[in-house]
Amino acid sequence: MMYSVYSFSNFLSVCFGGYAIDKLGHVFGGLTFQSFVCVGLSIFSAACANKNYLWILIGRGIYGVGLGNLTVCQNAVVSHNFKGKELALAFGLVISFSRLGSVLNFYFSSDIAAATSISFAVWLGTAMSFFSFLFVVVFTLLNRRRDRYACMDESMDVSPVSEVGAPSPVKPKAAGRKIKLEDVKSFRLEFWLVGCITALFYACIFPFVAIATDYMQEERGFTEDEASSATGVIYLLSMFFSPFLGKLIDRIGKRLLLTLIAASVTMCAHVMLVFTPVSPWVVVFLIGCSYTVTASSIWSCVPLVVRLREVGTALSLVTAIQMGFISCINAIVGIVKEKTGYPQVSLVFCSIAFACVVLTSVTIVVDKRRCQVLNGTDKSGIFSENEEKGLTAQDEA
Ligand SMILES: NCCCC[C@H](N)C(=O)NCC(=O)O
Repeated sequence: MMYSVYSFSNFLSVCFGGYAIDKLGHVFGGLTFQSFVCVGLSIFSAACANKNYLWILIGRGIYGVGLGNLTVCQNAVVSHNFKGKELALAFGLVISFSRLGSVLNFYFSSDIAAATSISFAVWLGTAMSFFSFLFVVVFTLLNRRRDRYACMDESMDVSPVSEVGAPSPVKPKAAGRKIKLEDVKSFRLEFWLVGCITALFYACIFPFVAIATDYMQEERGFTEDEASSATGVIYLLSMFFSPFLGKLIDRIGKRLLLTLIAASVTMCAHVMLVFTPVSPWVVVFLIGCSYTVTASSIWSCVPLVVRLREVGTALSLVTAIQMGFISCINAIVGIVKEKTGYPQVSLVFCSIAFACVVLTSVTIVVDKRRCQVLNGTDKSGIFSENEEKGLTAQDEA
């Protein structure tokens, strides 16, 4: 129930959060959504200490609103600062830090709770969210300083300088318009395909992680510690290797090809786990490698197929599709496990991975025929500099 409240509020709020971030800015997004995280966790921790179930759920709901949008805001900031540069490396670093949190949680939370109390452990998590607030404040100050310098340049009538050092032909006052809600209708086919691939791939990972510990204990004779260590390998690999994969992807492109290979390996790994005597350690290693490869490639596809002014909205739509689909798969996995057993659960994961393989193959063909940016090495994306800024021929004149 607690997870459902979190994922439902997360899903609902990300449908609108990215649009608000594009309209009102990253500083607004960072401060607002980090505040939601801190307030939600504080309510949750106080309610845990007082064993008040209603307020526990309210706290989880507020936390869900904050966390989903905070991730979108982080990725939008990365897109704005790294599009045309080392985008996949930057996404890889963000994923690496996110997974550091998951790994700490996986390996230490229950020990901390056992050594102290559950209440202490949840307050410790809350304290860490206030610590992250400090980083949002630092980000706000850095952003203000950058805006001040940009204003000074503008008042001195200095044209913005492009990456190669040549003055940009675009005058600052004409530099782009904000997103409008109707712009979503003009999102390209490639964007929607990337969104669906993300949902399909992640549906083979997060719901699997949620049940893997139980499976290994109930069906493979692992102790609780062994089972959670084995499951944690998936996130451990991603924590260490996502930045390296990102660096490689920035160099070679091939984002869709890598996703296709990763989805195929994931499909085989799910079959191996339940239908062959292969050790679960091998399976989690394969799934961890696939997850690392896909997470570093697929998120960096999004900014390449939308304009920068709409990237928050685009990322939040992908997150909404992803989280909505994952919630459905979590429910289906729960029912299938209850009614039949783990082999059938594994077939659910295999079917989703197969659908991901098919859709990624289709997207490779679409990309090849239409724009060649998702599998290519061009880092600037589909839109030209003026299209990015939404300038018309009149503006340019
Ligand atoms: N429990 C983690 C939720 C993270 C959701 C987020 N939308 C996401 O998928 N981020 C990328 C990742 O690989 O974690």
